[in-house]
This record gives sequence, structure tokens and C-alpha cells, in this order.
Amino acid sequence: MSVRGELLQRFLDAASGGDHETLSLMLSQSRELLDERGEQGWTALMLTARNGHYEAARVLLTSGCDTRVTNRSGQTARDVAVFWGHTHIARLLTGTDTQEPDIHFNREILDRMSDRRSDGEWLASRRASPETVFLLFHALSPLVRSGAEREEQIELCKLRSTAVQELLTGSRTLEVFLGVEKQDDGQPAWFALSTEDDPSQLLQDKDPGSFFLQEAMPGLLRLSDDDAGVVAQARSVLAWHSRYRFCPTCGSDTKVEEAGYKRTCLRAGCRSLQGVHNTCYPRVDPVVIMLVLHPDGKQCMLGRKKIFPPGMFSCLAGFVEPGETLEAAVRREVQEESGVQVGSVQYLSSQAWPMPSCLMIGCHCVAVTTDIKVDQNEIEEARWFTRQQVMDALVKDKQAVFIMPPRQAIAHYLLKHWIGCNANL
Ligand SMILES: NC(=O)C1=CN([C@@H]2O[C@H](COP(=O)(O)OP(=O)(O)OC[C@H]3O[C@@H](n4cnc5c(N)ncnc54)[C@H](O)[C@@H]3O)[C@@H](O)[C@H]2O)C=CC1
Ligand SMILES: [Mg+2]
Ligand SMILES: [Mg+2]
Ligand SMILES: [Mg+2]
Ligand SMILES: [Zn+2]
Repeated sequence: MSVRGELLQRFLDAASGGDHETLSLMLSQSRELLDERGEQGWTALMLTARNGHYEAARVLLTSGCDTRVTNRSGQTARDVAVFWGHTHIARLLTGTDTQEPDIHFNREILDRMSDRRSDGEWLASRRASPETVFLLFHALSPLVRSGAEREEQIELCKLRSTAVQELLTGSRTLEVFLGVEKQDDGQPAWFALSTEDDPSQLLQDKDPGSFFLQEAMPGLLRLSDDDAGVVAQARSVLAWHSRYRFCPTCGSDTKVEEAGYKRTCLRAGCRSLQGVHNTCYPRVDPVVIMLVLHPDGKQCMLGRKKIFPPGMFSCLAGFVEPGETLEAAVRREVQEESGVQVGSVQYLSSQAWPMPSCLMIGCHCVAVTTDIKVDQNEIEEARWFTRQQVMDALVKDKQAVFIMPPRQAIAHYLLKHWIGCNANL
């Protein structure tokens, strides 16, 4: 074995054994060991996660190791920690105290403070504060600029009150209070402003280099996880305003209340003014999205819509209908789209999907029949894929027979979770 190979082996052994002092010492001399894989394709972090060595994992993390690296089975160190039941390490690797996966659009950096929505005085003081952040939207698209860190990334333009003065007083602006920052002691408030005015005029001096994002998909997938979470909230509420301008009960004009979270009918005597009416509040459409597992436990079914990029297969999905449980919606949609009958259904995790305002409810379910007959109106093709084929797609192997949905979609997480559950460790 080369000297370098031996050094790496000593480093990986220290990780396996939880020897955090040796890890620290070795890193101070050769930092490049940090994310290196051994012969089995595992990094030091994965080994600490496998064996539940908290302190050793912390040393690697504080040294800046990359938590996104995957082994040959497409698992990150966090997946390994979850599989072996080391939840304290899984939590450390997620960087949060919650156990939910950190999926795109789901991160909440703001405390929504719904109790302040009807406090006009407090809102006015926040609006005037120099710390306050304003996000600009036009036709549901946020004002963004190219990201500082990576070229493909974009970031939201966070404007200050001086930059949006004329918009704040203009009658063609809609304002939504989003919340206050959780992490910052000063708790700066954030507002979304939607303007109907021509963006080219507005952009001239606001923020050089900024532009309104052209297409929500895939544009919004290029935001950082922090920005995406804020956009999920802002865009869904603004989309509701743009579609529910008039009272859904009687068609009269409405006025905006509760800092953008309510629209109240202006016609005295309208039925929507009595009791609680859900038409007055922002709407959310529940959608079930499911990975259908073969009765043999070794394959899963994925489908293709015509609009997907060539080669991409993803989980089946469909809107929950009125008067239906999630389990019934999963069984019905799978049956409609693929002809396959489903038995047990297990809920895993959800994702906000602001196009315009869906809540994706992610499930695994087990098929009791296997013959596929697709609904050609919705699905072009559906197939059973083996675990190896999913792993190849996950690590973008040359032999991969299909392309995974993007990592920002909950479909990606549902597939990854299945691989994690069946780890060949
Ligand atoms: N984040 C993710 O990984 C994914 C997100 N999605 C989202 O889930 C949504 C639903 O999935 P689909 O397979 O299209 O649903 P689907 O299988 O129920 O079929 C869509 C059709 O259902 C009808 N429909 C019933 N209720 C509706 C409602 N409340 N709003 C709009 N149309 C309704 C319409 O005719 C529509 O064309 C998609 O529009 C997409 O935005 C879909 C797949 C992956
Ligand atoms: Mg569908
Ligand atoms: Mg359907
Ligand atoms: Mg449907
Ligand atoms: Zn009305």
C-alpha cells in the first residue's frame, strides 16, 4: 500500500473507532483526508455515522467536511446514521433539531407571527424600520440575481425600505407580511410586495444585475434552501390573491386584511361574512405522491409524463379529492394512472410546492398486483425498476437506465429513502 493509502486507512480507522483526537491531529496535518473515500467507497464521516461516534462526527463537521458525499449505494452519512438508528448523529448531520428531511421549499427561516397580522401599529413600525427586508414579485416571479457562490444558483434580492418607498405608498402594490427572522436577535421583519407595474421601469435603479425570474419551473429550484422556503410561502399567498380577486360566494369586490392573509367581501349581507368561511383565507391543494413498491420488495414503479425531460422517470402523484382520505387517494391515483392495485400505505414526509399552492404528501405504498396498464392521457410510460437501477440513477452511473427527478423534488427523497431502507451495508 502507498504511503498515502496507509495514511488514509489510518484516518478511516480512527473514524470507525471514534478516535476523535487522532482525527483532529491528522486533519491539522493533511486536511485533504477529510472527504476522501476508502476502498469501500466510504468517507470518514460515514464510518462515524455507521458506528454512532458523535464526537468524531462533530470533529469532521466542524472541519468543514461535505455532508452531501454519497457512497456506492447513493447514501449520505446521514442516511447511514438513520439506517443504523443513530438519531443523535442524524440530527447533528441535518443541522436542525427536527427529524424531518430538509427538502427544497420546506425550510422555515421566518417565524410567521400570525398574531401580529392584525396589529396595524406594529406592522407600520416594521415597514419603516431600516432593517426590514422587502422581496419584490411581478406576475408571481421573485426579483433575483445570480448567486455569489455557484453559477447555477440564484438568490432573492433583499431590498430595504428606502428602495421600495414609492411601491409601499402605491395603490397597485399588494403587501404580504411573511414573518420575522428566527436566527437574528434583532428579528428583522420580511414582507413580500407584488407590483403590477412594468418591471423594466422598476429595475432601473433598485438593484443592478437583478431580474424577475422568467419561469417558476425550473427557475425556483435554483434558489438556496433558505430562499426557497420564503418563496414557497410568499408565492403561494400571492398566487391565491391573483386568482381570488373577487368574492367566491357572491362575486363582489373584496378588501385585503390581516397583512395579506385574508380577503373579505365588501357587500354587506354576503353569506361569506357570517361564521368562518374558508374562501376568505389562502387555499392549499393537497396532492399525494407515492413510491409504489413491488410485492417482492425489490422493485419500485415509476412513471413518465410526456412533459418530463427525456429519460426521466418519477413517482406517481395526484390531487386528493373532496371527501377522500390520503390512503384512498393513493390507491385511486395509482389505480387510475397505472392499473396497479395498492394495499398498505405509509406516510413519510411532505413538501410545500408553490406552483401555485400544493402540499405534496409523500408516501410509500405496497402493490398487491403487478400488471401495468397506463392511463395514456396522463402517463406516457410506467415501469418497475430494481433497487440496483435506482442506485445507478441516484449516483448518475454510466449504466443508469433512467434519470432521477431533481433532488429538490420530494419524489427524489422518496426514492432515496427507499434505498436507505434497503441499504446493502
Ligand atoms: N414535488 C414533486 O416531486 C412533484 C410535484 N407534482 C405536483 O403535483 C401536482 C398534481 O399532480 P398530477 O399528477 O398533475 O395530478 P392528477 O394525477 O390528479 O392529474 C391532474 C389533473 O387533475 C385535475 N385536477 C383535479 N383536482 C385539481 C386541482 N385541485 N387543481 C388542478 N387540477 C386538478 C386536472 O384535470 C389536472 O389536469 C402537479 O400539478 C405538480 O405540480 C407532481 C409530481 C411530482
Ligand atoms: Mg398524476
Ligand atoms: Mg391522476
Ligand atoms: Mg387526479
Ligand atoms: Zn361576497
